[in-house]
Amino acid sequence: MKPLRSALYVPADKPRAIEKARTLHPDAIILDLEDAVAPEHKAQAREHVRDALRTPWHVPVLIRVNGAGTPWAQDDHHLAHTTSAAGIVLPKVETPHAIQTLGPTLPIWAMIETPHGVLNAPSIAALPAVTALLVGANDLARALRTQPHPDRTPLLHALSSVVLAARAHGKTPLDAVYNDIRNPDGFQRECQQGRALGFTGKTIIHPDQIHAANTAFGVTATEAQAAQELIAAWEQARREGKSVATHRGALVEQMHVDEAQEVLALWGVTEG
Ligand SMILES: CC(C)(COP(=O)(O)OP(=O)(O)OC[C@H]1O[C@@H](n2cnc3c(N)ncnc32)[C@H](O)[C@@H]1OP(=O)(O)O)[C@@H](O)C(=O)NCCC(=O)NCCSC(=O)C[C@H](O)C(=O)O
Ligand SMILES: [Mg+2]
Repeated sequence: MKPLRSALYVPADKPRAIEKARTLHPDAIILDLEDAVAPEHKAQAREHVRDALRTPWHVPVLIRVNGAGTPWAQDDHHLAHTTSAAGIVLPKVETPHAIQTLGPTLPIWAMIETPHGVLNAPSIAALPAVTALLVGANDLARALRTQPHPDRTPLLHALSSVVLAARAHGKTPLDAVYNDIRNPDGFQRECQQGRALGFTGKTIIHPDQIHAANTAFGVTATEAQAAQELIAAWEQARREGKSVATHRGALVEQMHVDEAQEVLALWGVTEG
């Protein structure tokens, strides 16, 4: 079990940022060739990615390629398939066909950031090559003509649709980036909301967001202890021949035990 609490976008045209990323501890890194890189820097950025992937990394490194129909897409895909990239982050995926035509041989993290993408999220998530769905809230908000809102109310339907599609097919749902990099309180609130909505983790854009995302989507010592106690209460009830248990005044059934075991597994790989 590998946690995916945080996935850091690193602009591929910034060698200093790539170098810095080696010293950081998100759960995954996305070297971005798309929106973070101006057209005149695309070719140079590809060379930086190739150089960066010549030596091993401590976390999976994926490449966000430019979208189909752009002049850069073909070279980006060639790059991804001739380096040690762990996968491809595919922007603005609108249909399963957009992925099937690639004949993917690397894991695909599909970005859902258009109205069609949201509507087709279940069939996109169903593809075997797709291992994660990522929300692109900037593009989505623009396409939907929603207004910014501190609680993301206008985007809630789309956010939950992505979680629903990913979870239905056993894929990882990753929440959108938070643009206001100098607002740690707002970032923490949005992480907590993302976790409450069912996301596994968050895509992030700055080193300062890593710890908060790992904390918000990780397991606290208190949560781990509560999980252990719940399992102990269940085991005691089962020894007594009961089908269900109560713990701290609440009903405990098998699904709560399964959930507690997941919490302990995540605790084990992140803190153990
Ligand atoms: C947002 C930034 C442009 C801010 O950069 P900067 O002003 O340089 O920040 P700092 O001075 O605070 O940086 C401090 C040090 O940290 C390094 N740094 C900064 N960001 C990153 C990063 N993402 N990865 C690795 N290292 C980073 C700086 O180099 C400084 O290092 P040092 O020299 O040692 O002090 C910048 O953070 C940035 O470019 N972020 C990523 C932007 C990006 O990738 N955008 C595209 C992905 S998000 C997206 O597209 C959304 C989606 O598609 C949607 O639709 O929503
Ligand atoms: Mg986008």
